[in-house]
Amino acid sequence: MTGSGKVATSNGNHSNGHSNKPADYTARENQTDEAKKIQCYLTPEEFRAVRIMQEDTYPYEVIQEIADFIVKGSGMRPRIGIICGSGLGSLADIIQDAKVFEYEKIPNFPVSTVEGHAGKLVVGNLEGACVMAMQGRFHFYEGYPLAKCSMPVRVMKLCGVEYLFATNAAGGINPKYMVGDIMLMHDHVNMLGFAGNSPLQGPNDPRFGPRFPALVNSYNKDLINKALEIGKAMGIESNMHVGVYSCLGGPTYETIAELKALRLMGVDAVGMSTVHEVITARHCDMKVFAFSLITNKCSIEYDDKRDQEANHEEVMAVAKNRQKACCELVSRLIREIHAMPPSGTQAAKTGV
Ligand SMILES: O=P(O)(O)O[C@H]1O[C@H](CO)[C@@H](O)[C@H]1O
Ligand code: HPA
Repeated sequence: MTGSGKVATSNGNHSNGHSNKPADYTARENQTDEAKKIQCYLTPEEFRAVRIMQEDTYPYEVIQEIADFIVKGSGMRPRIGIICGSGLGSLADIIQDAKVFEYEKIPNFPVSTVEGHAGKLVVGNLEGACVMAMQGRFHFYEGYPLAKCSMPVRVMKLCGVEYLFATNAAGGINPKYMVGDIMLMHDHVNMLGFAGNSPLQGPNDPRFGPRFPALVNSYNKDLINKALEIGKAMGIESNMHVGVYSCLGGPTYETIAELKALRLMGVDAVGMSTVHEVITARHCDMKVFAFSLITNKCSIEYDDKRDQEANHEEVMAVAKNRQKACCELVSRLIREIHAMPPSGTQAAKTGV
């Protein structure tokens, strides 16, 4: 596309066919050599933007630009990042003094395509802490490479975020889990990783983290314990579990044979997100807290007589029903974190 929205053909003609060069060509003499070679009439800025959209990984500088855009635009430097799962967008609605950025208006940001993911970035205050929340995440099945799905986590990091709160809607495989329960994630099985996919694939930029990051203890134990205490205080401890999440590529829900295999591997809840975000967050040394809202029970028996087919409408409806409890859990935990000194200080070294 040219800046005027017209498509340049391979011989340099515009698709209107009348001229060899677009009328505004003189304004575009400043092209990169690469752009000239393919007779493309994009300005250097447009050319760069198209390249970024096509690339799997975002250069550090581009992520820095996005972070600067958010910090300058909001006038805030968030300490906690929240990713809202399907139907859990209300986690961002409780943020006060909010500055809202639509994904389409953030330079070089992908757009949300899934129902229940509004596509907004909300920066503001929650329980006294400065937070930024993604009302809409990116999934592999939307067609985005994993690095792009979790690129916003790096944006969070460069905005100043220390803690990532990742939430999701998930199917319960553990037979003890009921619809509406909350599972605090203490580990994951990365099925996309088993298949050779990682958000860290490609050249490693050491400004984010090491080439070979360790993932044991990815889920902060102190935060899990605090969340359990909060669950007790809220009177929902019998609906709370600590378990293992697995992410599959989706968008299909799992077959019974797949669910049986996951259960054998020790998986308690299954979804199509979160793991790549956690990997990206741990790579750049963020502290991670994550939970799954169990929106459906996964049948792992062929002769199960219940009508157990998962569907997104049910997922959204359950999330809506349980949003109050999820919001309260997140708010209370953030209040506790806010009461702690920022990491890096002497006192913080002994805490989470
Ligand atoms: O993981 P989140 O984004 O909460 O969404 C979950 O819900 C959708 C399926 O209903 C899938 O996208 C699955 O991953
Ligand atoms: N499987 C995968 N993803 C999901 C499910 C499920 O059963 N429920 C909500 N997200």
